[in-house]
Amino acid sequence: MPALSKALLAAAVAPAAIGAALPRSVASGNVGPGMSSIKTARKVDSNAAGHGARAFYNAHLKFGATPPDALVAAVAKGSVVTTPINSEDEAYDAPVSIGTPAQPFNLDFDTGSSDLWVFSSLTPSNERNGQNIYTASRSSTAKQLSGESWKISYGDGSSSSGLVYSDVVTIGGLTAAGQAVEAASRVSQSFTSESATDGLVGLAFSSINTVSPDQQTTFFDTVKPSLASPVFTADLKHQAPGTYNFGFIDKSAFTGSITYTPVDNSQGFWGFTSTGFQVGNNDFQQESITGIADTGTTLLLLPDDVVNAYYSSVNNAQNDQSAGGFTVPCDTSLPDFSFGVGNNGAMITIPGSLMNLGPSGSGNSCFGGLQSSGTIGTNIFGDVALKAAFVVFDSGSQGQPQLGWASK
Ligand SMILES: O=C(c1ccc(-c2ccco2)nc1O)N(Cc1ccccn1)C1CC1
Repeated sequence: MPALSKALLAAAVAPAAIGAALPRSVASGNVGPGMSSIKTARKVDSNAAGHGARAFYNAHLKFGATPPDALVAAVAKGSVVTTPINSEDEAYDAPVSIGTPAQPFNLDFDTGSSDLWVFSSLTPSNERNGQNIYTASRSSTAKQLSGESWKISYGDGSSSSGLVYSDVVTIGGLTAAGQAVEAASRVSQSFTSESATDGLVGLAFSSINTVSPDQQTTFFDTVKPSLASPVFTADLKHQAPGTYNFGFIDKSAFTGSITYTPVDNSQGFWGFTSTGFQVGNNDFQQESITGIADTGTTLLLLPDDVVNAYYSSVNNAQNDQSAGGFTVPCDTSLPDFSFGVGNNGAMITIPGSLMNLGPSGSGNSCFGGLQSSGTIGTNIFGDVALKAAFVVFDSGSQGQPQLGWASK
């Protein structure tokens, strides 16, 4: 047997044995004097199915072999379209199915938080506004996690809380069995009024999931062992459908190369340090700007010196407290804004047209997409920045989590 296929076979056999979902085995029977029974139950990890296939797939790559089509198909990948909820690209929703039979939802994928929560039959009717609701009793695969609850407060002052179930969650053809589904028994006004959004899919690190007393994993962490590669990508667009992919990098979705930069996940976020910024075609300003990649925040929130440098180049821009921040005349063509990523001089450039978020609600001015991160405690590269890039959220195919940035 040629060495290559032997190596592949070895690679295939081992993980399949390790990863196979062993039957629940629980020691039982009478316990005599001096005897003790130890209950051993290996959790049936229905997401384990992919372990062996992924190891076999990677073994092919490792030895430079082309994985057979059947094997490529066996390693999990997912792809889902995400769409702006309004004309200001305020947030982006994507379709998610939960339960058996499937209950459909439009959820906001949020790399700035780590709870998958949905409006539910527990949400008081006066806190609902047409949202789809999750009804666990109508799902044959729903199991309440007894004694567990969740409660989250977001930086914009919004909040929600409730009870916890495990159920089947499918996103873009990728199924997470036994995913923690957080059913809202209350939501704050801003969630009630956003009728297009039925809840959130948290894609930050599971270390900040709020379920108590037993913290739960994000959808990404649940399916990660079965993915061809432990990554997901965000490709958000201005007033057009974009894509979240899980388990693979679509090389047709970006131009040039992907520049990777290390992630600091000590706070549970996709934290990184940008190398500086550039207003229009002015000189690049070297300045370490530490922040997070947050698909759940609309704006680009950066330090005051950066914000002032940008708007001082815009005639009649003003910091209008009645509008809640910097505004520009709506008919002004705005300069591009670029930020540096990685240590090879790479930059992501946000076209000036995307730096205008439309009428500010005060006079005939328009609200700027770049605002001060002020007292937040972190800089936030939200949708205004992310929609100018193809972003790889890599949880550590190289051990260390990293962010990949490419233009498109
Ligand atoms: O909204 C949040 C946010 C998300 C999740 C959590 C959290 C606490 C516990 C688990 O998750 N806490 C937040 O605050 N932003 C964005 C933001 C926007 C505006 C002002 C402050 N911040 C977090 C990612 C930075």
